[in-house]
Amino acid sequence: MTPALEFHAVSKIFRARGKTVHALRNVSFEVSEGEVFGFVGPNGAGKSTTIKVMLDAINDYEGEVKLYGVSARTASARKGVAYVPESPALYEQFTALEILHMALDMYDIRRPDRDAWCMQWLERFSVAHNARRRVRELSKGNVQRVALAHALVVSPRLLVLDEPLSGLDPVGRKDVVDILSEYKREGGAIFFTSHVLHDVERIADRFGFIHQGELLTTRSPRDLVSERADRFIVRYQASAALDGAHAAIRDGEYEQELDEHALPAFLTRLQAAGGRLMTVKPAVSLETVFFKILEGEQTAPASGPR
Ligand SMILES: Nc1ncnc2c1ncn2[C@@H]1O[C@H](COP(=O)(O)OP(=O)(O)OP(=O)(O)O)[C@@H](O)[C@H]1O
Repeated sequence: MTPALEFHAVSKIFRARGKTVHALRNVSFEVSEGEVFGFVGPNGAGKSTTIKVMLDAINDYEGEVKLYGVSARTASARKGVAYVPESPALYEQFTALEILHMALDMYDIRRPDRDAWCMQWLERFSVAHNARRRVRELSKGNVQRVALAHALVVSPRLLVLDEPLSGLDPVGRKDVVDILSEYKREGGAIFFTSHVLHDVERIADRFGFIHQGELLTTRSPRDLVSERADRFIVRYQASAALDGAHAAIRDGEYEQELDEHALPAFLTRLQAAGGRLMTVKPAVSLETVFFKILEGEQTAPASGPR
């Protein structure tokens, strides 16, 4: 199957005021159809440059980029590709509903149920009550929701999202993650950037870690689980801390980090003491793994698995 997105040895240098910045260094990766690929990296890592290259907003780069097998330098390659920037700039004088209509016009999509279809997307992002309000009257979070609805209303085959969850409250983040999961189940591919690792973790099939323009590694959640599987944080309820030394979260609730091998014996003791297990989580977060990768790269700059 042709990948939704391919980067082959892409390098981009910016030259400004006598300074040279290697924004991308020999970056290669692929995103399959129906795959969610999270591109993670700190500020200035090269995430936005990567998006600009794939959308041909930057075209003076080395290497090759393809969208569904067609060079990204060709306008037709972007057919069926929808993009939502971090701070979407929608036409302020238009209403939310008009913004969605514009998307259908731009993609030349004619539907007899045009109004109902657009309203359905506004409803899915919980902004239908704002359908007839102008963009300039909407809050930042609601503009973000309208922008996401504007991207999905055209049924794209690839969705490119720059920090899709920034600016959204917890309910908004959950809504967006649910909608994106559904879009993925229906076969859509997603490339998104993030430095909010918790949210990334929930929807990505794979993560690419970029730092100083270099794609350090790509990892699947399964790889990350195996990297994180040796230590766990156990939270439980009991009348007293089980080993006397566990950290009390609140009255009758405790937390302890345990080695994988110590877990079964701990659970037996907890049951015997009449305690109740609440959660068992890997002790190392994705964020910690990311920093470990960075550290490893800085001490031994050998290339890791791509
Ligand atoms: N137009 C430009 N001219 C000069 N340098 C640029 C330009 N655009 C980006 N850069 C530099 O390229 C590097 C990568 O920038 P990029 O915006 O891709 O990072 P990012 O990962 O998206 O960062 P952030 O998370 O802060 O948005 C940075 O060092 C940035 O300063």
